[in-house]
This record gives sequence, C-alpha cells and structure tokens, in this order.
Amino acid sequence: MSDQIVIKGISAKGFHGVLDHEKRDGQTFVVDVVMEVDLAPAGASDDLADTVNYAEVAGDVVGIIEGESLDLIEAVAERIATSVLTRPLVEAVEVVVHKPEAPVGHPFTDVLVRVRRERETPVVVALGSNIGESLETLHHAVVALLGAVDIDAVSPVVETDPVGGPDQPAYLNAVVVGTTSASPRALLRFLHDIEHVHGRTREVRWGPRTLDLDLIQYGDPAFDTDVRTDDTTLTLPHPRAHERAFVLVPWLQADPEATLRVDGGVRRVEDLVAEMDTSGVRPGPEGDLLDDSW
Ligand SMILES: Nc1ncnc2c1ncn2[C@@H]1O[C@H](COP(=O)(O)OP(=O)(O)OP(=O)(O)O)[C@@H](O)[C@H]1O
Ligand SMILES: Nc1nc2c(c(=O)[nH]1)N=C(CO)CN2
Repeated sequence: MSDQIVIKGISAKGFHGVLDHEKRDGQTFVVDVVMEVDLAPAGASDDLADTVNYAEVAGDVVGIIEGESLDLIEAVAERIATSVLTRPLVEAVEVVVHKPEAPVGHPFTDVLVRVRRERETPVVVALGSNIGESLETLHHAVVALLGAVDIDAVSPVVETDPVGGPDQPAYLNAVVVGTTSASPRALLRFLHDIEHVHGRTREVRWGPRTLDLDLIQYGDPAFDTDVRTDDTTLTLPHPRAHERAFVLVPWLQADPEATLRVDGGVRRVEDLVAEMDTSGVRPGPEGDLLDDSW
C-alpha cells in the first residue's frame, strides 16, 4: 500500500511532561500524522465516505493533546496511533509528536518521537473447493493467504455435502483464523486475486468452484470491534455464515472460543454448532494445510 493521507503540524496546548511546571503551565505540542489508506475507491467515486476525513482525525489529535496529562510524549504518540487505527480504512499510521518547548536545558530546535503502528485485526476466512485437485488448491490458497494474514490457526479439512445450487460434487472446506493489517476491502480484493489465480469463475450462484474464499468476520465481536456492513459487495459478518455447518464446524475446530455476531447479538460458535444439523460435514483428508508436503 503506497497511498497516504498526511496531516502535518497539528498544534495545540497540552500538559504532558515529567516535571511539575510542565503539568501546571502546559506547552505547545505539534503532531504529524501519516495514514496509509487505499485512496483508489475515493479517487474513483469522489465520495468522502470512501476515504478518511482528515478534519475528523485532526480533531481527535487535538483532543488527545489537550486531554489527560501524560508524562511521556511516547505515550501521547501511542494514544494518537491507537485512535487513528480505530478508523477501518487506515491500514497503518505513523505519528510524530514534537515538543519544541521541551525543558532540554541546552539550545535545541526540536525534540520528537516517531512511532509506526499497523492494524492487527482478527479475521476469519472460509475456504471451499469442489472442482479439480481441491486439497492441493486449498493448500496453495492457505499459503497465499500468508501474504495478507498472520495465520494463528488452520482448521482440519472437512468434506461436506454441497449446500444450495445445482447438483454438484462434495466440497472440501476449511477455515483460517489470524490477524491482518489490510482494510476489509483490501483483504476482499486479495481473496479475489487468489481465487482468480485458481481459475475461479462466477457463472452459477452457489455453483461448483475451483476455489471460494469468503471473509466471514473482520474484528472481534466479543470486544465490539467487528466491522458490520450491509454493502452487497462486502457484507460483514458474512450473511450466511451463521447457518453454514461447512463454515462453523471447521471454524470451531480452529478456534474453540470463536464468537460470531448473529442478528445483532454475539453468539458462541460452539452453541451455534450444537443447535444445527452437522450431518453433512465429515472429516476430510488428514494433514496440515500449511504444511508443504501436500
Ligand atoms: N463477506 C464476504 N465475503 C466474500 N464475498 C463477499 C462478502 N460479502 C459480499 N461479498 C460479495 O459476494 C460476491 C459473490 O461472491 P461469491 O461468488 O464468492 O458468492 P458465492 O460463494 O457463490 O455465495 P456466498 O456469498 O453465499 O458464499 C463477491 O463478488 C463479493 O463482492
Ligand atoms: N458444502 C458446501 N456447500 C457450499 C459451499 C461450500 O463451500 N461447501 N459454498 C457455497 C457458496 O459459497 C454453496 N454451497
């Protein structure tokens, strides 16, 4: 990602510092923020909703400078970085906090700290294949996912009866859980690119496919940090995940503590699985999808 939104020289009075007089009298702090954001969607749509409103970010930064008194500019920078990363479109942020009136005791022009923080959002990706060498395809897809996802766990492979669509062969399904610094849309594009490499075409709804990668969840509903969107090009959480044993059974195997937002409420995947018919899901070929012995 090379696109950036840069705000330089946001200036406000704060009361941060180790010394008593710094906390009492205050001084000027100056902040630069560099946000890594995919600007192509806003470039095409000319719509503020597709990007990050820099005025809002500047307002948040001033709020932190003027807010709770901290000892260290490191802590000020960290709070600003955390605040900027709550915006789902920001994939990474660099924050510089300058303290040009710092009590250094010698002539100087500036003192500053610089931090860079990347988003590390928990994500769940479901994989399916029922055409070609499905096991090999799933293995290659999991390895390709490493380009955007730090993988925490890969489920065992399950063999599943097809759900919906025309008459078609059984599927191999699996689920990957991990974290990503990519935005939801950037991650979906990445998934589509992997599908494309494996010759995925979209002709029949729920029809047979060489490879299907679905973004099931982005963020953690247990901490209310999951992204919710009704947009048909990216719906989160995936609108059919809660009723699909071929997603929930392997997901539970990969993460026994998993939770999913269903109709606005947070449900344990373990409970959802206990309530559903799982007779169409069987153990698949044994082995580790990340292992290159396939
Ligand atoms: N959470 C999501 N994960 C993946 N694709 C999504 C998601 N939300 C919306 N989509 C959109 O759905 C479109 C169709 O995706 P796809 O062809 O994989 O559907 P499908 O696998 O046949 O059906 P299903 O969506 O029920 O799994 C994609 O172009 C994508 O933009
Ligand atoms: N068993 C199974 N059935 C499906 C699957 C799948 O991955 N496994 N994917 C579908 C559309 O995404 C439709 N039906």
